[in-house]
Formats: sequence, structure tokens, C-alpha cells
Amino acid sequence: MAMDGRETRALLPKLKKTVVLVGMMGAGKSAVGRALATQLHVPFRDSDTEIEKAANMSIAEIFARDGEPFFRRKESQVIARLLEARPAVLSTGGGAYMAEENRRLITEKGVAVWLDADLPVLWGRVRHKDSRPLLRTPDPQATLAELFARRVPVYALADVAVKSEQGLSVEAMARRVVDTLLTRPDVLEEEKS
Ligand SMILES: Nc1ncnc2c1ncn2[C@@H]1O[C@H](COP(=O)(O)OP(=O)(O)OP(=O)(O)O)[C@@H](O)[C@H]1O
Ligand SMILES: O=C(O)C1=C[C@@H](O)[C@@H](O)[C@H](O)C1
Ligand SMILES: [Mg+2]
Repeated sequence: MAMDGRETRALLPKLKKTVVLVGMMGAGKSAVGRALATQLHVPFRDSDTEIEKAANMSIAEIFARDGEPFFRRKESQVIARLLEARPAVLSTGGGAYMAEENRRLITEKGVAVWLDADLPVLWGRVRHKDSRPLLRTPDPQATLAELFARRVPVYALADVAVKSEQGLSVEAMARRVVDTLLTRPDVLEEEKS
């Protein structure tokens, strides 16, 4: 009880399931995921980073040396492993949610959250970086548009969608994810401390 008689109680968000961020390259799975984990006081994991660490190679090098099917197998293994750990934030690679088996496992063990950004916003975020092997084509903007058209109907299968817009900061987007998850008490609940 506070001095003025009002009850003061800090509300702590309690995460019950791993939040698995899915969506296009540039949606902010890695950037927002890190901020979200900080806000929720839980560990942050990124399947791309885990694969890079295990192989001691960049994603681009793995694609070039071992090919995309090899990368996708590693990605599924890493996601399955990380879903066994205590509730955390897990950012996936942009293509991970395309595999039916990954989708099934993510929704069984965690909750799939789609960071939904429009194509011009995504292009604005990825155009200056050449770290994404799938965009190393003669016309990366057209390639991104093709991937977007093919993938959006699949991302829309996610358990939860959160819209991202131009001009919204990474922190604000993470807070938007928290607010959305608070409508799902099976995933996130505020508990009295
Ligand atoms: N509101 C926002 N939401 C997400 N990202 C933002 C936002 N504002 C700025 N950004 C920037 O856009 C970039 C998003 O890239 P990020 O690597 O997080 O995407 P990703 O979804 O992890 O992509 P990939 O599938 O290639 O791993 C980052 O540099 C981030 O700082
Ligand atoms: O969208 C994709 O398929 C990819 C996104 C990145 O996160 C990496 O996983 C890789 O560059 C492939
Ligand atoms: Mg990422």
C-alpha cells in the first residue's frame, strides 16, 4: 500500500509460451524480437543466428556452399530445439514459416506472431543490405515482390498478426506486440508482483 493509501502493485507480464515471430525479410523479426524479449524479461533467440553460430558461417555462405535445402533442414532442427526451452522470444528466418511441419510445431509448442508490413516498407528496410542471399538477383525489388505475393497467404495462417508501419519505431512495434498478446491470456498475462 502506498503512503497515500492507494494500492501500488507492479504488473509483470508473464509469458506462458514461446513467441515465434514470422514474416518477410525486413519485417523486423530480429530487431523487434530483441526489443520484445527485453520488454518481457525473457531470453531472445534467432534461428538465423543459431544456424550461423553452429556452422561458423554466414547465411549467405551456407546458401552458397551447401544450398537452400540444407539450410532449411538446419532451420527446422534449430526451431524444434529452441521450442523445447522455457518460454522466450524466437525470431525465425523469413522462409521458416513456409514449411508445414514448422508451422505445426510452432503452433503446438508456442504461438506464431506475424509481423505484417507492406511491400514498400519491407523494400525500404532491406534494399541497402546484401546479406540476404535470396535477394541477390538482377532485380531484387521484383524478387521481394514475388516472395511477398507467394508468402503472405501463408503468414496469414499465423495465430496472431501485428501490423507494422513506416515510421513506427522498433520499440513501439514491440509494445504493439505486447499489447496484442495481452488479449491472449493463454500466452501472456499480467500478474501481481
Ligand atoms: N518498426 C520497425 N519494425 C521493424 N523493423 C524496423 C522498424 N523500424 C526500423 N526497422 C529496421 O528495419 C530492419 C528490419 O530488419 P530485421 O533484420 O529485423 O528483419 P527480419 O524480419 O529479421 O529479416 P530476415 O528475415 O532477413 O531475418 C532493421 O534494421 C530495423 O532496425
Ligand atoms: O526469407 C527467407 O527465405 C530468408 C530470410 C532470412 O531470415 C534468412 O533465413 C535467409 O536469408 C532466407
Ligand atoms: Mg532476422
